[in-house]
Amino acid sequence: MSDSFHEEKQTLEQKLRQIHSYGEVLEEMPRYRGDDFNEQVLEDSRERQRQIIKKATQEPYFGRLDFKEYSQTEPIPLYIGKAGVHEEKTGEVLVVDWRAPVSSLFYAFSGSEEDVYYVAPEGMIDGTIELKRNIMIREQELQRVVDSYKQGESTSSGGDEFLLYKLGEQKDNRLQDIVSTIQGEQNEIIRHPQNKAVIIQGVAGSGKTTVALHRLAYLLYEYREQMQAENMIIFAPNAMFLDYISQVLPELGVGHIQQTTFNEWALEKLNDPAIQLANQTNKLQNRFELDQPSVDHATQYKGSVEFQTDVEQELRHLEDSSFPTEDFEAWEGAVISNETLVTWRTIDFQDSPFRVKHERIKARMKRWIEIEVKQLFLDKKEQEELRKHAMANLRKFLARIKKRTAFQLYNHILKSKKMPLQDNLVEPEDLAPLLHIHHKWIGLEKDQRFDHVVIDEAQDFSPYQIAVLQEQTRGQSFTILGDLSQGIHSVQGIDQWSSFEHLFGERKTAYFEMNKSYRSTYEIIECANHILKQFPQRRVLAEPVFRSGEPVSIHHVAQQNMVQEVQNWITSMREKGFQTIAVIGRTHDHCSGLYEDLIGVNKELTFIQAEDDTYKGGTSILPVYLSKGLEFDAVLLLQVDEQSYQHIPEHVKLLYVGATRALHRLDMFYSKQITPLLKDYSVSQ
Ligand SMILES: Nc1ncnc2c1ncn2[C@@H]1O[C@H](COP(=O)(O)OP(=O)(O)OP(=O)(O)O)[C@@H](O)[C@H]1O
Repeated sequence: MSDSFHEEKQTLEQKLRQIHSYGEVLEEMPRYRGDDFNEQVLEDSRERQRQIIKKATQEPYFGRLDFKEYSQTEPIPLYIGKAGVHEEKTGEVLVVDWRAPVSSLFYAFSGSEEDVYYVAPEGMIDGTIELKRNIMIREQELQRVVDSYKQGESTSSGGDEFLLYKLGEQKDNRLQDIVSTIQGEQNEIIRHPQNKAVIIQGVAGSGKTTVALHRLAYLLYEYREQMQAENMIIFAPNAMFLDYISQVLPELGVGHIQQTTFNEWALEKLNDPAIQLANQTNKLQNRFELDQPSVDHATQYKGSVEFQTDVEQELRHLEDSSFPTEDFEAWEGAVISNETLVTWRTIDFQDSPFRVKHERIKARMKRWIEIEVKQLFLDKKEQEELRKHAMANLRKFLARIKKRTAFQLYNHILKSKKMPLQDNLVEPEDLAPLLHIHHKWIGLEKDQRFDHVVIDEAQDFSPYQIAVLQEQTRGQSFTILGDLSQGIHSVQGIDQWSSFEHLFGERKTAYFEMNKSYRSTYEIIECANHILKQFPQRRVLAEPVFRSGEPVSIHHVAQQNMVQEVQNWITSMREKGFQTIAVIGRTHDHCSGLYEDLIGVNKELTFIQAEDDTYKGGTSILPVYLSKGLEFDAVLLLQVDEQSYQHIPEHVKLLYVGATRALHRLDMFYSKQITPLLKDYSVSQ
């Protein structure tokens, strides 16, 4: 047993004893159930501590940092964990929260800096680091101690050894937290201030999704007075992906953040049974059939800022034509001119939505009638008669204002542009304009605004969608992440991030690039980069973390042997002990046929389809376009033939997505001619 292991074992035993006895004190305290608000707040805080202690007694911390402040003579060893624990009575800090300012040093320190500092609430604190140590604890047992930096020793690995060890682990069916190995560049993004739109372009496997989830946990910690989990939302591409990432936030002690898809959220907001979304499953399948995808100009236009401007203009016309164009006559000689009414509407209440304008104009007209009636010095009865008469005229006048739903208005706009909906069904690209019209016409409750919005796979979002979300979010607080090289839904998405930057403005945007890929082995990234180089436009290649694995293999398999060969491959991957195994085909129909052929001998196989909302892990078969965002220990890519993956940008992106799903092992089969995208790549027969 090394000295450091021995030392940490003793520290762990002592800390566990302290945590345990603090936990006992908390458990013994009577629970407060009364009405006193202050007591309730204290009880909530104690309950949170009880939950933290429960977790901390298993794996209290993962790192140690010996930091010597310049104002002190001795370094203080700080133990960093998923949640901070301190003794209430003595105030002794047993574990420092990973989100605390000082913990930033643990992630940012590379081993070469002499002076370091962090910004605490009381100001800048500077000093030196004497030790940075990774500590792995499982169920109260110390498993591993790795010093990534020790002052005066030149063998420091800067954390790589521990990172590689973590990356080499097998994955189950859920994305996991990375608190113990957050890298410097990731730390910077996670801790970026809340009041800007953070846009992250990251290569496949660079940790974008993971970083965004950790950022949410950080924001809730750092801005706990201003942000609430209930007012944060994550937009992800589909329900299965949401299921796949569902473990990370609870593991970081964060709950109650809304998680949804844009379509689901928009339909709920619109809350109009007349608005029905066309079935997307067939559309998706057809779009990714083998033929070259056609450019859909209507979809692109509907997602653009130009369309947003056109809709606004149309809405102004519609509003003008919705109000009566005559004067209002309460009784003979008592008139509000139409000119006045137009001034109220277009100047006094110009920023209000149509429905609010309507209400405010009505209220002002009523007040005007009241004043006019009073000025006539009539007796009470006459006043009452006149008021009644005027109100009846007002009702008639206001009844002429046309009331229309967002959907009716949108249909009107589309017809005027000669692009009506088919069968009165809406497509995903219609939802942003519909919401926009809804906001302009009905309005938005102020308290419904988001404190922070995360958009994953944002390259598939349109500028119009982002603009609609912007209206709903306080202080431009966004985390927008994606990869242009994986933009396989380019009919609706963007091909450069500047499309979003323009919406927020340069000063309100922070742009980051993440080019290191943590997911896959060196060999897999080399192969994925080879595919990406076939892209006609220059794309940023992924930098592999140096984790070597088995070479990528590409085999010719005759069609008649395909089912048997796929089965053999699955068996051999299981024998090697891989937990998550994926056979990735090119189209839905191909995968469906193969699944039918295999399920007889392979009862554990899951066929992943567009409408699925859970990801079970184990062995899966799925079309490549549904694999985006997921990862598997071993991947077999099928049909890497010239027919299936042609030399066009859409197919380059699809094959790149497929190849980058693999963590440890990647194999490919083709049955006729190999795709030109892999032609020059060395092929093992
Ligand atoms: N600092 C890190 N330490 C350990 N593992 C990491 C780190 N960063 C990323 N990973 C791992 O890399 C894998 C990829 O992460 P993630 O899915 O968040 O990447 P991504 O950029 O969203 O990928 P893609 O765009 O391909 O979907 C995950 O298994 C994640 O746990």
